[in-house]
Amino acid sequence: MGLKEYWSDRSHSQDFKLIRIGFVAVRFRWLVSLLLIGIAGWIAVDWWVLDSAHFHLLWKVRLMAGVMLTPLLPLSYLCKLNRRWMVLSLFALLVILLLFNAVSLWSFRDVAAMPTGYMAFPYFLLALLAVLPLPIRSGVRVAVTIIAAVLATDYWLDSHTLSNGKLIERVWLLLCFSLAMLWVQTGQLRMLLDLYRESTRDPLTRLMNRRLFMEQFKAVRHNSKLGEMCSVILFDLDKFKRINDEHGHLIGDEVLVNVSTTLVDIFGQDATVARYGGEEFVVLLPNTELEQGVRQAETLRLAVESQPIESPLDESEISVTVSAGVAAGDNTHTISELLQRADEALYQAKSRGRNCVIAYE
Ligand SMILES: Nc1nc2c(ncn2[C@@H]2O[C@H](COP(=O)(O)OP(=O)(O)OP(=O)(O)O)[C@@H](O)[C@H]2O)c(=O)[nH]1
Repeated sequence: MGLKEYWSDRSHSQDFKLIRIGFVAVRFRWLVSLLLIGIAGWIAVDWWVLDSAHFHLLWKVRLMAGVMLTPLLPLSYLCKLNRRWMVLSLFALLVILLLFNAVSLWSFRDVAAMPTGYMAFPYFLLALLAVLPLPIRSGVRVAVTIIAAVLATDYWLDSHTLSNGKLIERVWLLLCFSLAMLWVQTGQLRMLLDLYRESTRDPLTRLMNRRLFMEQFKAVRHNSKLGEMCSVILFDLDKFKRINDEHGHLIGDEVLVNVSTTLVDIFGQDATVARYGGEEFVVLLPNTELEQGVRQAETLRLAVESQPIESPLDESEISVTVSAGVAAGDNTHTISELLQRADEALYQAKSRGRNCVIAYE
């Protein structure tokens, strides 16, 4: 995946997208709450440092900003459901804060030295937005919006005569803060991706774990057309306890890793293949009829059988075999129903002597 997963969310799985949006929504809510407190609390500072004319104008501007920001709090609960709501809320936040910035700077147009707090507001905004784990592309869009709005405000307030020196200084500082924001945002995204992988991947085989498998199964079900069949295959290693007992758990682990590699080789990198339990694996085949599912299971069974593991102790070959149960169904069957059927077929495969594939009919 590499840089692609940091650049945009297109390469992220649906499950991760939802988790990230949920995380962004919580941080967004905190951000809006802090801004509301900060914008209101600053009235006390203004009362202390500003003259009465500026104070009377600015507390009303602050009140307006507060009133406009408040609906973003309930909106943040909708954000976690949908990416569009998230983008809309972020855009609304930027518009309100950049308007607040423009109006407050405009109120000081007749003053020689602008108060530092107001001058620093765009940089403060860039620093605050660093708490959101946004992909680089979204972060760049946020930074460009802020830089463009700040420069437009400067141009407007300087009677369209923004001097080169002032412009370069402003752009330089905004770029530095934007880069810092992007750096922190990417770090947050990376941390989230790492945590997600740790919580959804099996540490031994690196296949997806049961939790993620169930999520993927739900998503496949959700996206499948009416009447479209999907197949589920449950694989279980035969007499695996004996391999552990005779050759040790480390060899047992090696066998599990080998079988998982064969699974990925046969079903492909993007297939929904998971470690379902100790020595049990599961494969979901969307848009696949039962016969085709059985053929694929048979391919895996033969591949595992033909690849014995070499024992490091006496270089003897440890033969490994799997049994499989296959079930197929359309949207009228629940996920647990399909898994239950595959499990029953697997049970039959075990009772019929193992190293075979049985379909649930
Ligand atoms: N090495 C190793 N063994 C594991 C792991 N997870 C589960 N096991 C072992 O897998 C074995 C499963 O044994 P059983 O459920 O009796 O099944 P089996 O011996 O494969 O027999 P059948 O399934 O009936 O063919 C147990 O001995 C577990 O300790 C693991 O991560 N590594």
